[in-house]
Amino acid sequence: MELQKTPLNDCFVLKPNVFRDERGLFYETYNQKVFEKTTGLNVDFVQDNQSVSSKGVLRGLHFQRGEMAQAKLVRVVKGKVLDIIVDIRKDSATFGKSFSVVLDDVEHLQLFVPRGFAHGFITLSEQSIFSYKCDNYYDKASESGIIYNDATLALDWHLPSEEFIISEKDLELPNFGEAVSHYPSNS
Ligand SMILES: Cc1cn([C@H]2C[C@H](O)[C@@H](COP(=O)(O)OP(=O)(O)O[C@H]3O[C@H](C)C(=O)[C@H](O)[C@H]3O)O2)c(=O)[nH]c1=O
Repeated sequence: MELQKTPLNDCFVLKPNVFRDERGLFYETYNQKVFEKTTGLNVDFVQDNQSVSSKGVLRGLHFQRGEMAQAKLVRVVKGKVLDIIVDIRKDSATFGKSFSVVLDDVEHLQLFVPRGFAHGFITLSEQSIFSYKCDNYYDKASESGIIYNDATLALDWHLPSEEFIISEKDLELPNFGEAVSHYPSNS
């Protein structure tokens, strides 16, 4: 497994060893010993999630506040997505900065998103199957997020906005300033 640093502190892309042969391919989607050796981190993932989305579905940007903040290790099982994260740790040198990466079922890249980041993705292929590990449990009461078209962040989602499919819940998310004003700086 190869680690690729990103411009955001503590966040990185992982490129797994993919074994291809005439049958298809095999790779270890997660190996705790390899993850710890490659990243130097000891993360206790406790919950695996999976979502299926059609083209244009934009999920996010989401995070859980305070003690229920989640680190995530995200990947695409099928299809192609543009994954975007925003550093909302007020004491971080990259506070307010965003990073985007294409995750797909060809390169099989994974993205490690530490606690203290807002996360979202848009599906670029006809369908995506998105799978990710979390180091904290889902807690509805702690859920928050940032509206996808926040003017401060000015995120590029790579598709025309007319193609976006966004939940009512996500259309009501606060802007960046409001979202981080309620976010403790120590997460
Ligand atoms: C996240 C989650 C949701 N749910 C239930 C709650 C809803 O009834 C239903 C759909 O939830 P939601 O619309 O929040 O799903 P997403 O929009 O994919 O949310 C996720 O999208 C972005 C990209 C993330 O990074 C987060 O992990 C997560 O917020 O699943 C659960 O039961 N457990 C969970 O962990």
